[in-house]
Amino acid sequence: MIATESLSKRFPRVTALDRLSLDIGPGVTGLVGANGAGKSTLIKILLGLSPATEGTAAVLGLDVATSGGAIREQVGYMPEHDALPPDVSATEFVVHMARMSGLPPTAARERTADTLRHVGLYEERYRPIGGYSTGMKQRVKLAQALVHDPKLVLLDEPTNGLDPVGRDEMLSLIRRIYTDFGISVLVTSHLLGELERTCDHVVVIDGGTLLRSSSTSDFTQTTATLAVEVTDSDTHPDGTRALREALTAAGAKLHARVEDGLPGAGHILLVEATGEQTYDLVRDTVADLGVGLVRMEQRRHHIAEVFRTDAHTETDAEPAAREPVAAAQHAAQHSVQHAAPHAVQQKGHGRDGI
Ligand SMILES: Nc1ncnc2c1ncn2[C@@H]1O[C@H](COP(=O)(O)OP(=O)(O)OP(=O)(O)O)[C@@H](O)[C@H]1O
Repeated sequence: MIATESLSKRFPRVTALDRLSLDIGPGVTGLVGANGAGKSTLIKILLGLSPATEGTAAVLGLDVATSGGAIREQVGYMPEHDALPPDVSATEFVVHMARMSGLPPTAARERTADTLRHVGLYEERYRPIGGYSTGMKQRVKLAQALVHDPKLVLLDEPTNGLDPVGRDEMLSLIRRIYTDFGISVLVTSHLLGELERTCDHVVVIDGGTLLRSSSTSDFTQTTATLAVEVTDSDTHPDGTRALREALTAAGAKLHARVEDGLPGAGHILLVEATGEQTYDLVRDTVADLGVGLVRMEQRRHHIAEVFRTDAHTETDAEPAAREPVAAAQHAAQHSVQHAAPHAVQQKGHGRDGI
């Protein structure tokens, strides 16, 4: 669907993409990176809207440098920011966008009705967009990306500004774009966890370079980590330490990395989970020690937090200076293997998870 080879984009002061080589197949692919990682820049190049400085890119086998128009005929685009006209209804706007994509009037109206129904805006379709909530505006943006029945859609931060329920609804809508209609999706986010729930494949970029590209199952298999927090007791005045020693003695693998700047920092053990038995081992060990279990949850990380936390630990462990990009890459490769985003499973009780 998408292939780039040594793709670079340099602005006068910033290198937004740095020799990025990617190969993305059909399905739902997540493009994850912190703010400024280069996600929007990549999308604009793929649409033929912005020229690359170096390297090549092809979308659906078409060269972005020479076939921008043909690419945009077959690809839908949902931009990050909205520039929706407030005084027209969703129907008027989406019909207009369908007409701009070349659909005849009747087909444009029919496709608009179908698409607005699909994104859950059918009831509200005649109200002016200016009165819509953020979630409804995001759905209008999604509808206009889908209305011309593209083969691929590029969605730039579609969950931006949504509350947790809105995010979940948007993510399941995105999933259904592929499962119900066979339209492949490239979706960006700075939240690794939400893309892992939705995507078949995840690509991580930072500073315009590729950190990792792998199937979601590979990702989650290697990233299962349990965060465990316990109370102290009279017998074990340092409950965390007692649990660390008992789990290590029982053969569990604990990560040296500590949590910074989060509730319970310094009291959270990160245990590598090899399956359900790890949950049982932690539960039984906590019970044997007679300390209280505050939380036991599968780890979900904000991608930027992953980089920051590991970069910090690395400084302690490896004082040798690194090039910034190499350090970030090392940190991410290391952390991505250890951070565990997937669905949070809370088996403990007490305080909220992080
Ligand atoms: N037109 C431009 N002129 C100069 N610098 C730019 C331009 N567009 C993007 N950049 C810079 O390129 C880098 C990558 O930006 P980009 O918007 O692609 O990141 P992003 O991953 O999409 O992040 P965000 O989610 O914050 O938009 C940033 O440092 C940004 O400031």
